[in-house]
Amino acid sequence: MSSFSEALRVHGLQSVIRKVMASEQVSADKELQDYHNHFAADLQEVEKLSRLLNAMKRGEVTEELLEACPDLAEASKKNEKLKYRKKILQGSLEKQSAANSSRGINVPMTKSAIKRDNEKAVGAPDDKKPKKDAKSKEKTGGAAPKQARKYDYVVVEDYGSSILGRLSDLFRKAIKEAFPSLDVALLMAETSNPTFGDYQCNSAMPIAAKLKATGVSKRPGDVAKEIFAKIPSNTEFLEKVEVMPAGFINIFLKKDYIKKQIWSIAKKGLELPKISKRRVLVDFSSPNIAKEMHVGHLRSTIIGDSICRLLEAVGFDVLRVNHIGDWGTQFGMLIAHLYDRYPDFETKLPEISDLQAFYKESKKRFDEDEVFKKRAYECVVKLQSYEPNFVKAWETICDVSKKYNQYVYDRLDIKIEDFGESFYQDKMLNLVDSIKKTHPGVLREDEGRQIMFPTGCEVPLTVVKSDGGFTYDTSDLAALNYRINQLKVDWAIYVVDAGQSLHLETVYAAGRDFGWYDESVKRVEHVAFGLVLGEDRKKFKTRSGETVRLLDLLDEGVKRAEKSLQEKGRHEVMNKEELEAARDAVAYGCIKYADLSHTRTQDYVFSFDRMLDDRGNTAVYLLYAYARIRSIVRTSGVSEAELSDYLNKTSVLPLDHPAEMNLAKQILKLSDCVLQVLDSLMLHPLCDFVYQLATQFHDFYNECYVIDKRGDKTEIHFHRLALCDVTANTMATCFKILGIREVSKM
Ligand SMILES: NC(=[NH2+])NCCC[C@H](N)C(=O)O
Repeated sequence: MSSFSEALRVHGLQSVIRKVMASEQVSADKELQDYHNHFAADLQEVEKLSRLLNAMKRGEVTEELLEACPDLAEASKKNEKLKYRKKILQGSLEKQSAANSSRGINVPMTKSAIKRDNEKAVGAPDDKKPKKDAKSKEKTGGAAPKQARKYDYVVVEDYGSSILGRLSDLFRKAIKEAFPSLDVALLMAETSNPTFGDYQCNSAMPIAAKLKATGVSKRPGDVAKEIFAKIPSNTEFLEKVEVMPAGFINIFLKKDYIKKQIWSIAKKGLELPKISKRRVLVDFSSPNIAKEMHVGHLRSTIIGDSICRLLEAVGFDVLRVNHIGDWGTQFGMLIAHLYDRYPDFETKLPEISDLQAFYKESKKRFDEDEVFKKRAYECVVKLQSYEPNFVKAWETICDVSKKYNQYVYDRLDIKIEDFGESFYQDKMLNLVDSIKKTHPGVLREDEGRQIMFPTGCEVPLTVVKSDGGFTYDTSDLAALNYRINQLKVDWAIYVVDAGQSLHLETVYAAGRDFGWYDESVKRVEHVAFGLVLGEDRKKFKTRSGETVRLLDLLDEGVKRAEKSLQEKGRHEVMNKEELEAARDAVAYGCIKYADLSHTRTQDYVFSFDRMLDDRGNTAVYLLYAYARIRSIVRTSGVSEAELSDYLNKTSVLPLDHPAEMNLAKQILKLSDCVLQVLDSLMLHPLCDFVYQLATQFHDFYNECYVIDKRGDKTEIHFHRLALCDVTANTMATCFKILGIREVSKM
């Protein structure tokens, strides 16, 4: 790794790298498209882009790159300042690695830094959050090796209506036939300019480059011709395929194919791609007991739930898991405090309305009162040896906390099952024993603690604390083991904030070291997300600087949604129940959609004003559009039976108007989009899809009469009614995946 990126990493600036890499993806796609559209005129621009990409890949900071990326320029400045600090740190690190070199272990951290990082939640009574720990790890130490993404993990059995899926199969086969010895990734893309067709195959350029590397010189245009020659001329969906001199292959779809597909969806319903059934576990939400869920947990809840919905929709066997922080020495002080404040807790569930305050009070006592502190420690010992009274006290605190969380889940339609850290207590004991037996020497003594350095990791996991207790690291190790070896999951997804990336990657590396899973067979991955910021772009807080209570946040959303419906006069046309349903759908839908429509890995600014704007890319805009389409069908006077009668009598929908055809093509892209989201676990392309669909519908409705009233003559265009129906059903499918409640009246 270059010294530049190393310095960035050491000083916790990975997020900048991530941003740069994210924009690299976009630029890379765009580069190809732009090259095609303007390749003669804009060759210089293309060369510049390519230089920028190469510089990014190499981790080199060129003047040009700094100019193009203000974020990077800023980071580079900071980096200069931090270099000095790094030098000092390095001095002490060198001493440390010398001490460990006899075992071949690379330790880039001071012992005190290690201690600071690992004495945490499951063990420590000192209110250290795992999140903080993970962050400080990132700031002070190195990285865990990332495992390679397995893009072919999801085995698609049936593409549903995915055109890209079918085209990809066709072109993959053609390339294999034309160039049997080459192994190249297929590049297929939608075109934005219809003169170049509907889709494009851009594989000829990388193939030509590969051939060149093996000493064969062939122009991309000629490579493209050879691929073209292997494409069958009589497919049911290809109208025309043309080869551009630069090597791009333009693909035009048969209009009849599209008309037939839409008819089939209208008649039989929408079919999403189907995958081979596999078991996947999604670890999401996962708040900590006695501390209220915060907006970070809200993000995890929303994103995790939507990922589950997507996986369920295509046929996975999904386990929705809440890895709640319900274990550890902090329970000592909470139990001791519960005994004092609510002595009758055993017979009556205490009304602790503000659990956060209860936590703070007990923490204050723990810090200031030595007698209380001693009692708290005794409580932990009694709890961990499962003394009934203490288990009851612990359960009481958990119940109060879970009851609160359940309000949030109910309001947001979230289904999730608890497998908290406490679930792993006996498993942690067994795990440590078995590691010692099967991997002797892996756990090493460090100031009384037992730590391990998984392969390639520079920051250790603390497996046993000096007082014999376990940590957040231990419970995550036990959870990973349990998930893979007991629950037999094929895919484990951890929806956790990006700050915990190092912690999770280190745990995964340990799992691979222990031989729990083979990366080519199972996929274990951290689905990271950025922070929630306030409109001032600082950490999201109340005006008085407190953590925002999620229930207050949801209430505020409901209040604002109600106001906006009132302002539109909806109360005059809807009854009370309809109004309430619309209000809740808008409020919760907007909060979810605002989160999901942003690039997951980036920070996002929480703004009620923006998320409730009915003219933008928001849930409220979509919900209005959806209700409008449903009402067109409802008020047409055509019954379901009449419509299905019409569909039975035909086998294509005559979608001859360009606006009809555009809308139809967009509908058919849903399956492609679902496959894309399945691969990246980024939900925003699905939001973009449904938004685009709503705007295409708008264009269609502006240009085409569904019900044509001229004088006293009324003509009903049945195929357009069917198209309305298909559009609304497609939107409803997206809403379902995004967790947005649909309402047919708004
Ligand atoms: N397996 C996991 N570590 N899941 C995420 C747990 C999140 C943790 N309870 C927190 O609030 O930060």
